Amino acid sequence: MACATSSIRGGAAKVVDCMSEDRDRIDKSVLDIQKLSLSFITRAGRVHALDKVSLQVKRGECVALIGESGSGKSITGMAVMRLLGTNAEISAEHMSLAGQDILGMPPSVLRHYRGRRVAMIFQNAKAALNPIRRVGDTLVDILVTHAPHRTTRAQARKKVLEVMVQLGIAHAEERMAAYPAELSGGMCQRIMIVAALVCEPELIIADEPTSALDVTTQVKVMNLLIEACRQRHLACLFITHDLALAAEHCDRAVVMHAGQVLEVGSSEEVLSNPAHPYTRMLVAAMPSGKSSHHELQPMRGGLPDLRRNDLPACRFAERCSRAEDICLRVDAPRQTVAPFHHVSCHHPHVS
Ligand SMILES: Nc1ncnc2c1ncn2[C@@H]1O[C@H](COP(=O)(O)OP(=O)(O)OP(=O)(O)O)[C@@H](O)[C@H]1O
Repeated sequence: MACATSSIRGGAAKVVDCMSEDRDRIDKSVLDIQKLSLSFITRAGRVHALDKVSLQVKRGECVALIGESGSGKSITGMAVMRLLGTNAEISAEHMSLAGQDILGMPPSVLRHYRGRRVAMIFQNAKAALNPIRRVGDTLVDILVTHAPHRTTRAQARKKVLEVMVQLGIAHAEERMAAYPAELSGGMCQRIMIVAALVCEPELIIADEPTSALDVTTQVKVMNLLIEACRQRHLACLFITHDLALAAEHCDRAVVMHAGQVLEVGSSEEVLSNPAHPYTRMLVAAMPSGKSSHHELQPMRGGLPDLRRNDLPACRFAERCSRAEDICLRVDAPRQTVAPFHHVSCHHPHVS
């Protein structure tokens, strides 16, 4: 069965009936994205930001979305949240949460979808929290607004405290009484994790949740987040440019470059046996595992200007030492290099 394309422009959603030819894939995935394309209409022209992005996240799985700055990781997360501005044009062959079409959701459904079913954790927690409200009140507001059943503020407060204790946050009552400015960046990020978990969502999208923290706090917050997702058997899409973090904490990795997905597989397999020339370049530029900085190889070239109307079929082709004419003209075929390890490339490295 062919799948019709759903599309929306800005805030107005057009509901399009979507059938999938792969029922099994949908049944198993909490998040299922097939061929998501996205462009922004700007004064400087159309920005072709995402090109046929496909990815899945299953229940209990943590998937890392990896790529250089500007590769389209955050906007993929924002598209799933339906949080893009009115200058965004989206189309997808299929985009669903637990089988429910995301692009077709009307505003009344979206209000509960965000927060209750999908929660997003951002990089700068301090900025995300209301500065003039005690963090406890903010957490209670979230639960009262999004809880599936009518919840009083007293009930919400009890639940928030429970989650804080489960997460091992010391002096929970005191933290709740504090204003964001009175807490450290690491504690604010822990509060954001509580905010994300308190409504028991099906999917968490964490966008560089630890990159604003010092290294020691980074490890603690990361462990807390991953452990909380694992215990609750939640699906987690973890957006990062840090390959080492992805390798350590995530089950699978999805490598993006200039709005295209180039490689997908278990984190271990993708990072230890990268098949796409771009992934190899990322791994070679990664500091961990190198005994001296001389072993580090700088990234060659930069991302193409996404406003170009003549973008090559493979957007990495102009930086790639293996590229041939076909890479510029013909979409790269998706090839399986090992079980559950796929690469979109005309000339992958296969051992
Ligand atoms: N509202 C917008 N209007 C126009 N272009 C946009 C808009 N939002 C994002 N873009 C462009 O989309 C591309 C992808 O951006 P995105 O923020 O998703 O990258 P990223 O991989 O998350 O990078 P980083 O790691 O720096 O956050 C970039 O070229 C960006 O300039």
